[in-house]
Amino acid sequence: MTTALAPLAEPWSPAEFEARLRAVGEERYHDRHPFNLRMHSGDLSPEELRRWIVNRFHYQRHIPVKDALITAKLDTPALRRMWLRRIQDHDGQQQGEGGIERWLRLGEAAGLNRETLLRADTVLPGVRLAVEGYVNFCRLRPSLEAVAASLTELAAPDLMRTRIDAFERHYPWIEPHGLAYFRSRVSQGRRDSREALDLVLSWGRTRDDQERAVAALRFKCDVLWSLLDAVDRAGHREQA
Ligand SMILES: O=C(O)c1cc(C(=O)O)c2c(n1)C(=O)C(=O)c1cc(C(=O)O)[nH]c1-2
Repeated sequence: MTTALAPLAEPWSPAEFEARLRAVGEERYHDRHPFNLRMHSGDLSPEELRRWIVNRFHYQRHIPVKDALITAKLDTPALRRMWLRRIQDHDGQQQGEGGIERWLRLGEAAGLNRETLLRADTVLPGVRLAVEGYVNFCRLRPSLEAVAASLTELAAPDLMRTRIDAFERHYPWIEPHGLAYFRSRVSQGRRDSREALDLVLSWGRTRDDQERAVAALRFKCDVLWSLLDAVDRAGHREQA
């Protein structure tokens, strides 16, 4: 007896593939999370905002680690150069520069000292798991999926602008120079997501590849959502 194999699904056109990737961000990006909505409407207490800064720093400091894991999977000098620039954006060319340093200054502008952020002993368990999930995903999955996971950044520049406005309007106790991190990410995020989108569109040729790329992006949205769930819930626990 012969078993009929299901016919392979046709690949989506590049335009449809791109539309499906963008739709994931529109439906599931963390800008819709209740904690982010409260942040934008000015409802967070200083304590809640500081808790977010400390926990979100844990994500931040692992971004160059996952980018190093991705770089190791890329097989041409041009691709590695492109991805290495992301590590340099975060780690800087020398001490005192780069995105991680700017995030530490955001913490200081909000009244936290940098040792508290660097010690990481108040990072919530759910945040540790979410961040480790993302780093391990990039360690273990092929480059197509690891790069596709970074495409949450398609939506990040708009979120940065909303966040800058919200901080200026509602949280004037945070010194304005602390917002430099978000300002730098508007153009970096736009460039990074454009480059990553071009790679994913050119690598994702079969329907199977395309579906795995979309699933990777959904997973990444879940990582960011879980991180905020943990930060949000820590407040309920304190009130209980
Ligand atoms: O604060 C945010 O809402 C936010 C979100 C994201 C994101 O969408 O993954 C990133 C960043 N910030 C960010 O600052 C950043 O450097 C970054 C790198 C990446 C990535 O997956 O490669 N996402 C993000």
